[in-house]
Amino acid sequence: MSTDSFAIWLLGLAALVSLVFLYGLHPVTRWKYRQFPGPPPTWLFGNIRDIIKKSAYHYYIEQAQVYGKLFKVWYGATPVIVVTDATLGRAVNLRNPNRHTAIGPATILQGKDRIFESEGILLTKDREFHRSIRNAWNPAFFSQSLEGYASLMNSGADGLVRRLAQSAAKSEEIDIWRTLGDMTMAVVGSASFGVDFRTQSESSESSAEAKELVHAAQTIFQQGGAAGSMWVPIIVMCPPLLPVVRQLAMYFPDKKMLNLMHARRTLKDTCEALLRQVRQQIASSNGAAPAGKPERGVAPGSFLHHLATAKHHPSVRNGDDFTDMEILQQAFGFLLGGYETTASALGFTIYSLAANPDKAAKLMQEVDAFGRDREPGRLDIEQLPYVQACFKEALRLFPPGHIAIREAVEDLDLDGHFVPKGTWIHVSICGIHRDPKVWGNPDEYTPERWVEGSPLEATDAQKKAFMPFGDGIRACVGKRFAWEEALIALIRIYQKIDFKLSPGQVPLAVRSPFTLGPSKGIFVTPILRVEE
Ligand code: HEM
Repeated sequence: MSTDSFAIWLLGLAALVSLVFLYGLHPVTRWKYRQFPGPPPTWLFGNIRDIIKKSAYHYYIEQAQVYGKLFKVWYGATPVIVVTDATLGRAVNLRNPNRHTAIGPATILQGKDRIFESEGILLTKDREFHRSIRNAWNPAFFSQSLEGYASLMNSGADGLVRRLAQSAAKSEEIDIWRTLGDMTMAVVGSASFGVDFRTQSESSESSAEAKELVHAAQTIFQQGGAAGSMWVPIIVMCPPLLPVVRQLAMYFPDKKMLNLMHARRTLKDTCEALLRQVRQQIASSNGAAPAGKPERGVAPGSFLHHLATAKHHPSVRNGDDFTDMEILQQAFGFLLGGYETTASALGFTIYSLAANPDKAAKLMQEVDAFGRDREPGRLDIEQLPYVQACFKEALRLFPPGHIAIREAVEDLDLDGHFVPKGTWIHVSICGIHRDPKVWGNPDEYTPERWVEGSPLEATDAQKKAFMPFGDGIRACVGKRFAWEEALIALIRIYQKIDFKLSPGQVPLAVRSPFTLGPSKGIFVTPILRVEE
Protein backbone atom coordinates (compact mmCIF):
# COMPACT_ATOMS: atom_id res chain seq x y z
CA MET A 1 0.00 0.00 0.00
CA SER A 2 1.38 3.39 -0.96
CA THR A 3 1.95 6.07 1.69
CA ASP A 4 -0.84 8.17 0.16
CA SER A 5 -3.49 5.48 0.32
CA PHE A 6 -2.37 4.54 3.85
CA ALA A 7 -2.84 8.18 4.88
CA ILE A 8 -6.32 8.20 3.30
CA TRP A 9 -7.23 5.01 5.18
CA LEU A 10 -5.94 6.50 8.39
CA LEU A 11 -7.86 9.73 7.85
CA GLY A 12 -11.02 7.77 7.06
CA LEU A 13 -10.61 5.71 10.21
CA ALA A 14 -10.02 8.81 12.32
CA ALA A 15 -13.13 10.43 10.83
CA LEU A 16 -15.17 7.31 11.60
CA VAL A 17 -13.93 7.11 15.19
CA SER A 18 -14.65 10.82 15.65
CA LEU A 19 -18.15 10.36 14.24
CA VAL A 20 -18.87 7.41 16.55
CA PHE A 21 -17.47 9.39 19.47
CA LEU A 22 -19.60 12.40 18.56
CA TYR A 23 -22.68 10.20 18.10
CA GLY A 24 -22.20 8.77 21.61
CA LEU A 25 -22.41 12.29 23.04
CA HIS A 26 -25.82 12.84 21.36
CA PRO A 27 -25.10 16.58 21.09
CA VAL A 28 -28.31 17.57 19.27
CA THR A 29 -30.63 15.74 21.66
CA ARG A 30 -28.65 16.96 24.64
CA TRP A 31 -29.08 20.52 23.43
CA LYS A 32 -32.82 19.98 22.91
CA TYR A 33 -33.32 18.74 26.48
CA ARG A 34 -30.68 20.94 28.12
CA GLN A 35 -33.12 22.71 30.48
CA PHE A 36 -33.85 19.51 32.41
CA PRO A 37 -31.52 18.65 35.30
CA GLY A 38 -30.48 15.05 35.77
CA PRO A 39 -27.61 12.68 36.50
CA PRO A 40 -24.74 13.13 34.05
CA PRO A 41 -24.95 10.54 31.28
CA THR A 42 -21.95 8.46 30.32
CA TRP A 43 -20.83 8.31 26.69
CA LEU A 44 -23.15 6.19 24.50
CA PHE A 45 -24.78 4.37 27.45
CA GLY A 46 -26.37 7.36 29.17
CA ASN A 47 -27.60 6.24 32.60
CA ILE A 48 -28.78 2.80 31.54
CA ARG A 49 -26.05 0.88 33.36
CA ASP A 50 -26.98 2.50 36.70
CA ILE A 51 -30.68 1.98 35.98
CA ILE A 52 -30.12 -1.74 35.37
CA LYS A 53 -27.73 -2.12 38.32
CA LYS A 54 -29.90 -0.32 40.86
CA SER A 55 -33.36 -0.96 39.28
CA ALA A 56 -35.45 1.92 37.92
CA TYR A 57 -37.48 1.83 41.14
CA HIS A 58 -34.50 2.71 43.36
CA TYR A 59 -32.76 4.87 40.79
CA TYR A 60 -35.75 7.18 40.31
CA ILE A 61 -36.32 7.56 44.06
CA GLU A 62 -32.61 8.29 44.56
CA GLN A 63 -32.38 10.86 41.75
CA ALA A 64 -35.57 12.61 42.88
CA GLN A 65 -33.79 13.40 46.14
CA VAL A 66 -31.02 15.13 44.19
CA TYR A 67 -32.84 16.72 41.25
CA GLY A 68 -36.38 17.21 42.55
CA LYS A 69 -39.71 16.60 40.88
CA LEU A 70 -38.68 16.75 37.24
CA PHE A 71 -35.45 15.41 35.82
CA LYS A 72 -34.11 13.56 32.84
CA VAL A 73 -32.31 10.24 32.61
CA TRP A 74 -30.82 8.70 29.48
CA TYR A 75 -31.75 5.24 28.27
CA GLY A 76 -28.76 5.08 25.92
CA ALA A 77 -29.57 7.60 23.21
CA THR A 78 -33.08 8.36 24.44
CA PRO A 79 -33.79 10.97 27.09
CA VAL A 80 -36.68 10.14 29.42
CA ILE A 81 -38.32 12.82 31.53
CA VAL A 82 -39.07 11.46 35.00
CA VAL A 83 -41.86 13.09 37.02
CA THR A 84 -42.01 12.45 40.76
CA ASP A 85 -44.60 15.06 41.70
CA ALA A 86 -48.24 14.02 42.10
CA THR A 87 -49.88 17.09 40.54
CA LEU A 88 -47.52 17.15 37.57
CA GLY A 89 -47.79 13.38 37.22
CA ARG A 90 -51.57 13.50 37.08
CA ALA A 91 -51.46 16.28 34.50
CA VAL A 92 -49.10 14.21 32.35
CA ASN A 93 -51.21 11.07 32.65
CA LEU A 94 -54.46 12.82 31.84
CA ARG A 95 -53.17 14.78 28.84
CA ASN A 96 -51.01 12.05 27.30
CA PRO A 97 -52.84 8.77 26.90
CA ASN A 98 -50.18 7.07 24.74
CA ARG A 99 -47.51 4.79 26.11
CA HIS A 100 -44.13 4.82 24.42
CA THR A 101 -43.04 1.47 23.06
CA ALA A 102 -40.99 -0.05 25.82
CA ILE A 103 -37.38 -0.94 25.23
CA GLY A 104 -37.40 -4.69 25.48
CA PRO A 105 -37.12 -7.86 23.50
CA ALA A 106 -40.67 -7.37 22.26
CA THR A 107 -39.42 -4.33 20.33
CA ILE A 108 -37.30 -6.66 18.25
CA LEU A 109 -40.11 -9.02 17.32
CA GLN A 110 -41.14 -9.29 13.71
CA GLY A 111 -44.33 -9.61 11.70
CA LYS A 112 -47.44 -10.92 13.42
CA ASP A 113 -45.69 -11.10 16.77
CA ARG A 114 -44.96 -7.40 16.64
CA ILE A 115 -48.49 -6.47 15.54
CA PHE A 116 -49.76 -8.63 18.40
CA GLU A 117 -47.66 -6.60 20.80
CA SER A 118 -48.14 -3.10 19.46
CA GLU A 119 -51.88 -3.29 18.85
CA GLY A 120 -52.89 -4.79 22.20
CA ILE A 121 -54.60 -2.80 24.95
CA LEU A 122 -51.28 -1.96 26.61
CA LEU A 123 -49.42 -0.43 23.69
CA THR A 124 -51.93 0.68 21.08
CA LYS A 125 -51.65 4.36 20.24
CA ASP A 126 -54.91 4.50 18.32
CA ARG A 127 -57.27 6.38 20.61
CA GLU A 128 -60.53 5.17 19.05
CA PHE A 129 -59.32 1.58 18.90
CA HIS A 130 -58.25 1.74 22.54
CA ARG A 131 -61.66 3.08 23.55
CA SER A 132 -63.33 0.26 21.67
CA ILE A 133 -61.15 -2.36 23.42
CA ARG A 134 -61.70 -0.83 26.87
CA ASN A 135 -65.44 -0.90 26.26
CA ALA A 136 -65.16 -4.61 25.61
CA TRP A 137 -63.16 -5.17 28.80
CA ASN A 138 -65.29 -3.07 31.11
CA PRO A 139 -68.24 -5.46 31.64
CA ALA A 140 -65.77 -7.97 33.10
CA PHE A 141 -65.38 -5.57 36.02
CA PHE A 142 -68.99 -4.51 36.57
CA SER A 143 -70.27 -5.17 40.09
CA GLN A 144 -72.28 -8.17 38.95
CA SER A 145 -69.26 -9.78 37.32
CA LEU A 146 -67.18 -9.13 40.44
CA GLU A 147 -69.92 -10.64 42.58
CA GLY A 148 -69.54 -13.85 40.59
CA TYR A 149 -65.74 -13.93 40.83
CA ALA A 150 -65.80 -13.98 44.67
CA SER A 151 -66.39 -17.74 44.79
CA LEU A 152 -63.52 -18.39 42.35
CA MET A 153 -61.27 -16.17 44.41
CA ASN A 154 -62.26 -17.99 47.57
CA SER A 155 -61.54 -21.32 45.97
CA GLY A 156 -58.14 -20.00 44.79
CA ALA A 157 -57.45 -18.89 48.36
CA ASP A 158 -58.58 -22.33 49.66
CA GLY A 159 -55.92 -24.04 47.55
CA LEU A 160 -53.33 -21.56 48.75
CA VAL A 161 -54.17 -21.95 52.44
CA ARG A 162 -54.03 -25.74 52.07
CA ARG A 163 -50.51 -25.52 50.66
CA LEU A 164 -49.45 -23.06 53.34
CA ALA A 165 -50.83 -25.34 56.07
CA GLN A 166 -48.81 -28.26 54.67
CA SER A 167 -45.63 -26.17 54.79
CA ALA A 168 -46.52 -24.96 58.29
CA ALA A 169 -46.89 -28.56 59.47
CA LYS A 170 -43.32 -29.25 58.28
CA SER A 171 -41.99 -25.85 59.49
CA GLU A 172 -40.84 -25.43 55.93
CA GLU A 173 -39.47 -22.16 54.56
CA ILE A 174 -41.17 -21.14 51.30
CA ASP A 175 -41.01 -18.39 48.71
CA ILE A 176 -44.45 -16.92 49.35
CA TRP A 177 -44.24 -14.76 46.22
CA ARG A 178 -44.03 -17.82 43.95
CA THR A 179 -46.80 -19.58 45.86
CA LEU A 180 -49.02 -16.52 45.48
CA GLY A 181 -48.23 -16.48 41.75
CA ASP A 182 -49.66 -19.99 41.45
CA MET A 183 -52.84 -18.76 43.10
CA THR A 184 -53.25 -15.63 40.96
CA MET A 185 -52.68 -17.67 37.80
CA ALA A 186 -55.36 -20.16 38.95
CA VAL A 187 -57.81 -17.32 39.65
CA VAL A 188 -57.12 -15.51 36.38
CA GLY A 189 -57.48 -18.79 34.50
CA SER A 190 -60.87 -19.55 35.96
CA ALA A 191 -62.20 -15.99 36.00
CA SER A 192 -61.32 -15.20 32.44
CA PHE A 193 -61.36 -18.53 30.63
CA GLY A 194 -63.49 -20.80 32.75
CA VAL A 195 -60.76 -23.42 33.02
CA ASP A 196 -58.79 -24.66 35.95
CA PHE A 197 -55.14 -24.07 35.17
CA ARG A 198 -54.35 -26.39 38.09
CA THR A 199 -51.38 -24.26 39.06
CA GLN A 200 -51.96 -25.05 42.72
CA SER A 201 -52.33 -28.77 42.30
CA GLU A 202 -49.60 -30.98 43.69
CA SER A 203 -50.34 -33.96 41.45
CA SER A 204 -47.55 -34.42 38.91
CA GLU A 205 -49.67 -35.05 35.83
CA SER A 206 -51.65 -31.84 36.29
CA SER A 207 -48.76 -29.61 37.20
CA ALA A 208 -46.42 -29.98 34.23
CA GLU A 209 -48.63 -27.92 31.89
CA ALA A 210 -49.57 -25.48 34.63
CA LYS A 211 -45.96 -24.98 35.65
CA GLU A 212 -45.02 -24.24 32.06
CA LEU A 213 -47.75 -21.62 31.90
CA VAL A 214 -46.59 -19.91 35.07
CA HIS A 215 -42.99 -20.12 33.94
CA ALA A 216 -43.96 -18.53 30.61
CA ALA A 217 -45.68 -15.61 32.33
CA GLN A 218 -42.70 -15.14 34.65
CA THR A 219 -40.29 -15.11 31.72
CA ILE A 220 -42.28 -12.39 30.00
CA PHE A 221 -42.26 -10.22 33.11
CA GLN A 222 -38.64 -10.80 33.98
CA GLN A 223 -37.42 -10.03 30.48
CA GLY A 224 -39.73 -7.08 30.00
CA GLY A 225 -37.02 -4.46 30.33
CA ALA A 226 -33.72 -3.57 28.83
CA ALA A 227 -31.93 -6.35 30.68
CA GLY A 228 -33.13 -9.02 28.24
CA SER A 229 -31.63 -10.06 24.94
CA MET A 230 -28.14 -9.04 23.81
CA TRP A 231 -29.76 -7.28 20.85
CA VAL A 232 -31.61 -4.85 23.10
CA PRO A 233 -28.57 -2.78 24.21
CA ILE A 234 -27.72 -2.16 20.55
CA ILE A 235 -31.13 -0.56 19.96
CA VAL A 236 -30.89 1.36 23.21
CA MET A 237 -27.52 2.73 22.20
CA CYS A 238 -28.44 3.39 18.58
CA PRO A 239 -32.22 3.43 17.88
CA PRO A 240 -31.82 4.07 14.12
CA LEU A 241 -30.37 0.55 13.83
CA LEU A 242 -33.69 -1.00 14.90
CA PRO A 243 -34.75 -2.32 11.43
CA VAL A 244 -31.34 -3.98 10.91
CA VAL A 245 -31.25 -5.41 14.43
CA ARG A 246 -34.75 -6.85 13.96
CA GLN A 247 -33.55 -8.80 10.93
CA LEU A 248 -30.34 -9.94 12.63
CA ALA A 249 -32.19 -10.94 15.79
CA MET A 250 -34.58 -13.05 13.78
CA TYR A 251 -31.75 -15.02 12.16
CA PHE A 252 -29.47 -15.09 15.20
CA PRO A 253 -31.74 -15.06 18.26
CA ASP A 254 -29.85 -15.40 21.54
CA LYS A 255 -30.96 -17.57 24.45
CA LYS A 256 -32.91 -14.80 26.17
CA MET A 257 -34.83 -14.08 23.02
CA LEU A 258 -35.53 -17.74 22.36
CA ASN A 259 -36.84 -18.08 25.93
CA LEU A 260 -39.05 -15.08 25.47
CA MET A 261 -40.43 -16.30 22.15
CA HIS A 262 -41.07 -19.73 23.61
CA ALA A 263 -42.87 -18.16 26.56
CA ARG A 264 -45.02 -15.97 24.34
CA ARG A 265 -45.87 -18.97 22.18
CA THR A 266 -46.87 -21.05 25.21
CA LEU A 267 -49.25 -18.36 26.45
CA LYS A 268 -50.57 -17.65 22.97
CA ASP A 269 -51.13 -21.36 22.24
CA THR A 270 -53.04 -21.72 25.51
CA CYS A 271 -55.25 -18.75 24.68
CA GLU A 272 -55.73 -19.99 21.10
CA ALA A 273 -56.77 -23.48 22.21
CA LEU A 274 -59.27 -21.97 24.63
CA LEU A 275 -60.66 -19.67 21.96
CA ARG A 276 -61.17 -22.66 19.64
CA GLN A 277 -63.18 -24.36 22.40
CA VAL A 278 -65.27 -21.23 22.91
CA ARG A 279 -65.94 -20.91 19.19
CA GLN A 280 -67.15 -24.52 19.14
CA GLN A 281 -69.39 -23.89 22.14
CA ILE A 282 -70.85 -20.80 20.45
CA ALA A 283 -71.45 -22.73 17.24
CA SER A 284 -73.16 -25.60 19.05
CA SER A 285 -75.33 -23.31 21.15
CA ASN A 286 -76.12 -20.93 18.26
CA GLY A 287 -74.50 -18.05 20.12
CA ALA A 288 -76.51 -18.42 23.31
CA ALA A 289 -74.92 -16.93 26.42
CA PRO A 290 -73.11 -19.34 28.75
CA ALA A 291 -75.04 -20.59 31.75
CA GLY A 292 -74.92 -18.29 34.73
CA LYS A 293 -74.32 -15.13 32.76
CA PRO A 294 -75.62 -12.15 34.71
CA GLU A 295 -77.89 -9.63 32.99
CA ARG A 296 -75.16 -7.00 33.08
CA GLY A 297 -71.55 -7.99 33.14
CA VAL A 298 -69.62 -11.16 32.46
CA ALA A 299 -70.11 -14.46 34.22
CA PRO A 300 -66.97 -16.07 35.61
CA GLY A 301 -65.40 -18.15 32.92
CA SER A 302 -66.84 -16.28 30.03
CA PHE A 303 -64.49 -13.37 29.45
CA LEU A 304 -63.32 -15.17 26.37
CA HIS A 305 -66.89 -16.03 25.41
CA HIS A 306 -67.86 -12.41 25.97
CA LEU A 307 -65.01 -11.23 23.71
CA ALA A 308 -65.88 -13.82 21.09
CA THR A 309 -69.31 -12.23 20.80
CA ALA A 310 -68.20 -8.60 21.39
CA LYS A 311 -68.45 -5.94 18.72
CA HIS A 312 -66.31 -2.89 18.17
CA HIS A 313 -67.52 0.63 18.77
CA PRO A 314 -69.29 1.80 15.56
CA SER A 315 -66.39 4.18 14.82
CA VAL A 316 -63.91 1.27 14.67
CA ARG A 317 -63.96 -1.17 11.76
CA ASN A 318 -67.65 -0.35 11.18
CA GLY A 319 -68.57 -1.89 14.51
CA ASP A 320 -67.46 -5.36 13.35
CA ASP A 321 -66.87 -8.40 15.58
CA PHE A 322 -63.48 -8.65 17.25
CA THR A 323 -61.06 -10.63 15.10
CA ASP A 324 -59.41 -13.75 16.52
CA MET A 325 -56.14 -11.83 16.78
CA GLU A 326 -57.84 -9.06 18.79
CA ILE A 327 -59.53 -11.55 21.10
CA LEU A 328 -56.24 -13.34 21.68
CA GLN A 329 -54.55 -10.03 22.45
CA GLN A 330 -57.10 -9.29 25.16
CA ALA A 331 -56.96 -12.79 26.61
CA PHE A 332 -53.16 -12.56 26.66
CA GLY A 333 -53.45 -9.13 28.33
CA PHE A 334 -55.81 -10.52 30.98
CA LEU A 335 -53.43 -13.34 31.83
CA LEU A 336 -50.40 -11.09 32.02
CA GLY A 337 -52.17 -8.16 33.71
CA GLY A 338 -53.83 -10.34 36.28
CA TYR A 339 -50.98 -12.63 37.19
CA GLU A 340 -47.80 -11.04 38.48
CA THR A 341 -49.01 -7.60 39.60
CA THR A 342 -51.51 -9.07 42.06
CA ALA A 343 -49.10 -11.77 43.26
CA SER A 344 -46.43 -9.13 43.90
CA ALA A 345 -48.86 -6.78 45.66
CA LEU A 346 -49.94 -9.64 47.94
CA GLY A 347 -46.34 -10.76 48.47
CA PHE A 348 -45.28 -7.22 49.46
CA THR A 349 -48.21 -7.04 51.91
CA ILE A 350 -47.26 -10.32 53.58
CA TYR A 351 -43.61 -9.22 53.67
CA SER A 352 -44.55 -5.87 55.27
CA LEU A 353 -46.78 -7.55 57.86
CA ALA A 354 -44.17 -10.18 58.70
CA ALA A 355 -41.61 -7.38 59.15
CA ASN A 356 -44.09 -5.46 61.38
CA PRO A 357 -45.67 -8.08 63.68
CA ASP A 358 -47.64 -5.42 65.63
CA LYS A 359 -49.52 -4.52 62.42
CA ALA A 360 -50.04 -8.21 61.62
CA ALA A 361 -51.53 -8.73 65.11
CA LYS A 362 -53.96 -5.85 64.55
CA LEU A 363 -54.97 -7.27 61.17
CA MET A 364 -55.58 -10.74 62.64
CA GLN A 365 -57.71 -9.22 65.39
CA GLU A 366 -59.95 -7.69 62.73
CA VAL A 367 -60.04 -10.92 60.71
CA ASP A 368 -60.96 -12.88 63.86
CA ALA A 369 -63.81 -10.47 64.59
CA PHE A 370 -65.09 -11.11 61.06
CA GLY A 371 -64.89 -14.89 61.61
CA ARG A 372 -62.18 -17.52 61.24
CA ASP A 373 -64.30 -19.86 59.13
CA ARG A 374 -66.30 -17.40 57.05
CA GLU A 375 -65.89 -17.00 53.29
CA PRO A 376 -65.78 -13.28 52.53
CA GLY A 377 -67.95 -12.07 49.68
CA ARG A 378 -67.34 -8.92 47.64
CA LEU A 379 -69.24 -6.64 49.98
CA ASP A 380 -67.79 -8.18 53.18
CA ILE A 381 -64.46 -6.66 52.30
CA GLU A 382 -65.88 -3.28 53.27
CA GLN A 383 -66.22 -4.53 56.85
CA LEU A 384 -62.46 -4.98 57.21
CA PRO A 385 -60.93 -1.51 56.96
CA TYR A 386 -57.63 -2.47 58.57
CA VAL A 387 -57.02 -5.31 56.11
CA GLN A 388 -57.71 -2.81 53.32
CA ALA A 389 -55.33 -0.34 54.95
CA CYS A 390 -52.54 -2.94 55.17
CA PHE A 391 -52.92 -3.74 51.47
CA LYS A 392 -53.04 -0.06 50.49
CA GLU A 393 -49.94 0.79 52.48
CA ALA A 394 -48.02 -2.06 50.81
CA LEU A 395 -49.16 -0.68 47.43
CA ARG A 396 -47.83 2.72 48.46
CA LEU A 397 -44.39 1.41 49.39
CA PHE A 398 -44.11 -1.20 46.64
CA PRO A 399 -46.42 -0.35 43.71
CA PRO A 400 -46.03 -3.31 41.30
CA GLY A 401 -46.80 -1.00 38.36
CA HIS A 402 -44.19 1.48 39.51
CA ILE A 403 -44.16 3.73 36.45
CA ALA A 404 -46.99 5.20 34.39
CA ILE A 405 -45.30 5.14 31.00
CA ARG A 406 -46.24 7.91 28.61
CA GLU A 407 -45.24 9.61 25.37
CA ALA A 408 -45.92 13.34 24.84
CA VAL A 409 -48.73 13.43 22.27
CA GLU A 410 -47.94 17.09 21.52
CA ASP A 411 -45.46 19.76 22.59
CA LEU A 412 -45.98 20.27 26.32
CA ASP A 413 -45.19 22.85 28.93
CA LEU A 414 -44.23 20.94 32.07
CA ASP A 415 -43.77 23.26 35.01
CA GLY A 416 -42.25 25.88 32.74
CA HIS A 417 -40.08 23.39 30.81
CA PHE A 418 -40.63 22.76 27.11
CA VAL A 419 -41.19 19.07 26.29
CA PRO A 420 -41.21 18.25 22.57
CA LYS A 421 -43.89 15.99 21.09
CA GLY A 422 -42.84 12.32 21.15
CA THR A 423 -40.73 12.65 24.32
CA TRP A 424 -40.78 9.62 26.60
CA ILE A 425 -42.13 10.47 30.05
CA HIS A 426 -42.08 8.24 33.13
CA VAL A 427 -44.46 9.25 35.89
CA SER A 428 -42.63 7.60 38.75
CA ILE A 429 -45.38 6.21 40.95
CA CYS A 430 -42.80 4.96 43.44
CA GLY A 431 -41.14 8.42 43.54
CA ILE A 432 -44.52 10.05 44.19
CA HIS A 433 -45.42 7.46 46.83
CA ARG A 434 -42.17 8.07 48.73
CA ASP A 435 -41.86 11.83 48.24
CA PRO A 436 -40.65 13.14 51.64
CA LYS A 437 -42.25 16.52 50.90
CA VAL A 438 -45.65 14.82 50.85
CA TRP A 439 -45.36 11.89 53.27
CA GLY A 440 -44.12 11.89 56.87
CA ASN A 441 -41.75 8.92 57.36
CA PRO A 442 -42.24 7.90 53.74
CA ASP A 443 -40.30 4.63 54.07
CA GLU A 444 -42.24 3.38 57.09
CA TYR A 445 -45.04 0.84 56.79
CA THR A 446 -47.96 2.65 58.47
CA PRO A 447 -51.36 1.20 57.49
CA GLU A 448 -52.98 3.73 59.89
CA ARG A 449 -52.55 6.32 57.10
CA TRP A 450 -55.52 4.64 55.44
CA VAL A 451 -57.75 4.25 58.51
CA GLU A 452 -60.49 6.84 58.67
CA GLY A 453 -60.37 8.86 61.88
CA SER A 454 -56.88 7.65 62.84
CA PRO A 455 -54.56 10.43 64.08
CA LEU A 456 -52.17 9.32 61.33
CA GLU A 457 -54.82 9.38 58.60
CA ALA A 458 -53.48 10.59 55.24
CA THR A 459 -54.15 14.23 54.35
CA ASP A 460 -56.03 15.16 51.19
CA ALA A 461 -52.71 15.90 49.46
CA GLN A 462 -51.42 12.46 50.42
CA LYS A 463 -54.59 10.73 49.23
CA LYS A 464 -54.24 12.55 45.90
CA ALA A 465 -50.62 11.40 45.68
CA PHE A 466 -51.65 7.74 45.93
CA MET A 467 -51.92 6.20 42.45
CA PRO A 468 -50.88 2.52 42.43
CA PHE A 469 -53.22 1.84 39.51
CA GLY A 470 -52.10 4.81 37.40
CA ASP A 471 -54.40 7.51 36.19
CA GLY A 472 -56.47 8.80 33.28
CA ILE A 473 -57.94 6.74 30.46
CA ARG A 474 -54.97 4.31 30.57
CA ALA A 475 -55.38 3.60 34.31
CA CYS A 476 -55.52 -0.07 35.27
CA VAL A 477 -58.66 -1.64 33.86
CA GLY A 478 -58.42 -4.60 36.29
CA LYS A 479 -58.19 -2.52 39.48
CA ARG A 480 -61.48 -3.67 41.02
CA PHE A 481 -60.71 -7.30 40.19
CA ALA A 482 -57.24 -7.05 41.78
CA TRP A 483 -58.60 -5.31 44.85
CA GLU A 484 -61.25 -7.97 45.46
CA GLU A 485 -58.90 -10.88 44.80
CA ALA A 486 -56.16 -9.53 47.07
CA LEU A 487 -58.46 -8.76 49.99
CA ILE A 488 -60.24 -12.07 49.84
CA ALA A 489 -56.86 -13.82 49.77
CA LEU A 490 -55.53 -11.80 52.74
CA ILE A 491 -58.62 -12.50 54.83
CA ARG A 492 -58.56 -16.21 54.03
CA ILE A 493 -54.82 -16.53 54.67
CA TYR A 494 -54.75 -14.72 58.01
CA GLN A 495 -57.81 -16.63 59.24
CA LYS A 496 -55.48 -19.63 59.49
CA ILE A 497 -51.86 -18.65 58.96
CA ASP A 498 -49.29 -16.18 60.27
CA PHE A 499 -45.73 -15.84 58.90
CA LYS A 500 -42.20 -15.69 60.20
CA LEU A 501 -39.91 -13.71 57.93
CA SER A 502 -36.62 -15.46 57.16
CA PRO A 503 -33.59 -13.43 58.26
CA GLY A 504 -31.65 -11.05 55.99
CA GLN A 505 -34.59 -9.69 53.98
CA VAL A 506 -35.04 -6.21 55.46
CA PRO A 507 -34.87 -4.07 53.39
CA LEU A 508 -36.26 -6.27 50.66
CA ALA A 509 -34.20 -6.51 47.46
CA VAL A 510 -36.41 -5.67 44.49
CA ARG A 511 -36.05 -5.64 40.72
CA SER A 512 -38.04 -3.68 38.21
CA PRO A 513 -37.39 -4.61 34.60
CA PHE A 514 -41.04 -4.13 33.78
CA THR A 515 -43.13 -4.45 36.91
CA LEU A 516 -41.76 -4.24 40.43
CA GLY A 517 -41.14 -7.56 42.14
CA PRO A 518 -38.75 -9.04 44.70
CA SER A 519 -35.34 -9.84 43.17
CA LYS A 520 -35.02 -13.29 44.64
CA GLY A 521 -38.39 -13.98 46.21
CA ILE A 522 -39.92 -13.44 49.65
CA PHE A 523 -38.92 -16.17 52.08
CA VAL A 524 -41.14 -16.93 55.06
CA THR A 525 -42.12 -19.86 57.24
CA PRO A 526 -45.90 -20.20 57.54
CA ILE A 527 -47.18 -20.79 61.08
CA LEU A 528 -50.58 -22.34 61.74
CA ARG A 529 -52.62 -20.04 63.94
CA VAL A 530 -54.02 -21.65 67.08
CA GLU A 531 -57.76 -22.44 66.84
CA GLU A 532 -59.72 -20.90 69.71
C1 HEM B 1 -52.52 -5.12 42.41
C2 HEM B 1 -52.66 -5.41 41.15
C3 HEM B 1 -52.45 -4.46 40.01
C4 HEM B 1 -51.72 -3.30 39.95
C5 HEM B 1 -50.90 -2.66 41.06
C6 HEM B 1 -51.86 -2.78 38.60
C7 HEM B 1 -51.27 -1.60 38.17
C8 HEM B 1 -51.41 -1.09 36.90
C9 HEM B 1 -50.81 0.15 36.44
C10 HEM B 1 -49.95 1.08 37.27
C11 HEM B 1 -51.15 0.30 35.14
C12 HEM B 1 -50.72 1.46 34.22
C13 HEM B 1 -51.66 2.63 34.44
C14 HEM B 1 -51.28 3.87 33.71
O1 HEM B 1 -50.46 3.82 32.80
O2 HEM B 1 -51.83 4.95 34.05
C15 HEM B 1 -51.98 -0.83 34.76
C16 HEM B 1 -52.54 -1.00 33.51
C17 HEM B 1 -53.25 -2.12 33.15
N1 HEM B 1 -53.63 -3.17 33.97
FE1 HEM B 1 -53.23 -3.36 35.93
N2 HEM B 1 -52.65 -3.62 37.88
C18 HEM B 1 -53.05 -4.66 38.69
C19 HEM B 1 -53.88 -5.71 38.35
C20 HEM B 1 -54.45 -5.92 37.12
C21 HEM B 1 -55.36 -6.99 36.78
C22 HEM B 1 -55.91 -8.02 37.77
C23 HEM B 1 -55.64 -6.87 35.45
C24 HEM B 1 -56.54 -7.72 34.57
C25 HEM B 1 -57.40 -8.56 34.97
C26 HEM B 1 -54.89 -5.72 34.95
C27 HEM B 1 -54.90 -5.28 33.64
C28 HEM B 1 -54.32 -4.10 33.21
C29 HEM B 1 -54.40 -3.61 31.83
C30 HEM B 1 -55.05 -4.33 30.66
C31 HEM B 1 -53.75 -2.36 31.80
C32 HEM B 1 -53.62 -1.44 30.58
C33 HEM B 1 -54.86 -0.54 30.53
C34 HEM B 1 -54.91 0.41 29.35
O3 HEM B 1 -53.88 0.76 28.79
O4 HEM B 1 -56.04 0.81 28.99
N3 HEM B 1 -54.19 -5.18 35.99
N4 HEM B 1 -52.12 -1.67 35.84
